[in-house]
Amino acid sequence: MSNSAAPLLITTGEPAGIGPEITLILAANGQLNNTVAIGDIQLLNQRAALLGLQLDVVEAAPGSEEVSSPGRLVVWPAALREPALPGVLNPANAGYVLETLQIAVDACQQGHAAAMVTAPLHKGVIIEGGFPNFTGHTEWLRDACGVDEVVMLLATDQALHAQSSHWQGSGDLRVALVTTHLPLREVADAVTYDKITRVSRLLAADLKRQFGIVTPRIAVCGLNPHAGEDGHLGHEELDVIIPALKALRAEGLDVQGPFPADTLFTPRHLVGIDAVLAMYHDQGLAVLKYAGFGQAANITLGLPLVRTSVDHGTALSLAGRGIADPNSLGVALALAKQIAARRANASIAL
Ligand SMILES: NC(=O)c1ccc[n+]([C@@H]2O[C@H](COP(=O)([O-])OP(=O)(O)OC[C@H]3O[C@@H](n4cnc5c(N)ncnc54)[C@H](O)[C@@H]3O)[C@@H](O)[C@H]2O)c1
Ligand SMILES: N[C@H](C(=O)O)[C@H](O)COP(=O)(O)O
Repeated sequence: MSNSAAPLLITTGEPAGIGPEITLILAANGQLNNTVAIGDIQLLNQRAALLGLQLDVVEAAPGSEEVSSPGRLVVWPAALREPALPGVLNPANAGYVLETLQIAVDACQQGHAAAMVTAPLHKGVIIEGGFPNFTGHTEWLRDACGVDEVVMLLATDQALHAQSSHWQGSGDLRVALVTTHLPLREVADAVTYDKITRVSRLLAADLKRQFGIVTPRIAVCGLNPHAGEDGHLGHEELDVIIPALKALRAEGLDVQGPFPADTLFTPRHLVGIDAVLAMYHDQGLAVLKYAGFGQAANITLGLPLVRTSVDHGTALSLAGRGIADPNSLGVALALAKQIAARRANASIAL
C-alpha cells in the first residue's frame, strides 16, 4: 500500500481542459517537488509551448524514483488516443483519462506513490466515450479499490490544516455528501437509513484517521426546506434521517441534527462543528465553493489509498489560455502529503 516517502502523483485529467496546464504552471513555479505527473508527453509539451512556460517535460518509467524539480516536470506516460485541442472534447480520449487513473491506483497499491491527486476530468465525455456507468472519480475509485462505500468531502484550505477538533474559523468548512452525482429527481429515494448510517460512520472514522480529529462533531442537514417542518414539507427527516441519527448516537457518534440547511451554514451554527454532512451535491458544495472556490480540495474518504483533487472542473473555456488558477491543485497536493504522512504515522503507532 501507499508509501508516504514515495512521490505524489498528479493525474492530468481531461486533455481538452485545464488539468494539463495547471500542472505545468505549478511545475514552472517550482511547486511540484517530489511529484510526478501522469499524462501524454506530447500534449504536455504542446501546452507548455502554447503557454510559453520554461519547463523541461521529462518521461520516466512508472515506479521509477525520478521526481520533478524546479523547471523540470517528470511524467509517467500514457498515450492520447487522438490529438487533443484545448476546449474541444473528444470521446475517443475517454480511455486515456481512465488509464491515467489506473496507473496512479496501481502505483499507490504497489507502494510506488504516497498519494494520487487528480486534475479534473469531464464526466460527460467519459460516458460518451464508452463508459456509460461512469459518474466521477469518487465512485470509479471505490470500484477500482474494491471497497463498498466511499464519501466525498470537500474542505477549504484553513479547515484542511486545522487538525484539532472544533475549529471556529469563519468561512472555513468541511462538507461531506450523502449522495453525489445523480439527478436531483433521484436524490430523495437515495437518502436512505442505510446510506446515512454508512456514510456517517465512514465520515467520523476518516475525520479521525485522515484529519487527526479525535472526537469528530458532525452537523447533519435535513433534506427538505426547514428540515421538513415536522412532516408538513416532506417526510424524509421523520422517516429516515432522524431514526438514522438516533441509531448513530446510540453507537457513540456525535451527529447533530437534522438542521434546516439554509441556516446550518451560518457561522454561529458551525461553532464546534468539524464537518457538515449535506444530503446532496449542491446543498453542500454551493456553500463550500462560495466560501473558498480555488482554495479548497476534494478528498475521497474510505479508500485504502490517499486521493485528493481540485475543487473545480475542466473549465473548457479557459483551457490553453494560461489564465486558470492553479491554486486548488496546490492545496490538493499539500493535503495529500499531509494525509499520507498522518496515515503512515498512525499505522506505525498501531
Ligand atoms: N475533480 C473533478 O474531476 C471535477 C470537479 C468538478 C467538475 N468536474 C467536471 O468538470 C466539467 C465542467 O464542470 P462545471 O462547468 O460545473 O465546473 P467548472 O469548475 O469547470 O467551471 C465552473 C466555473 O468556474 C470557472 N473555473 C473553474 N476552474 C477554474 C480555475 N482553476 N480558475 C479559474 N476559473 C475556474 C470556470 O471557468 C467556470 O466559470 C464537468 O464535466 C464536471 O463534471 C470535474
Ligand atoms: N463533485 C465534485 C465537485 O463538484 O467539485 C466533482 O464533480 C468531482 O467529483 P469526483 O472527484 O468524484 O470526480
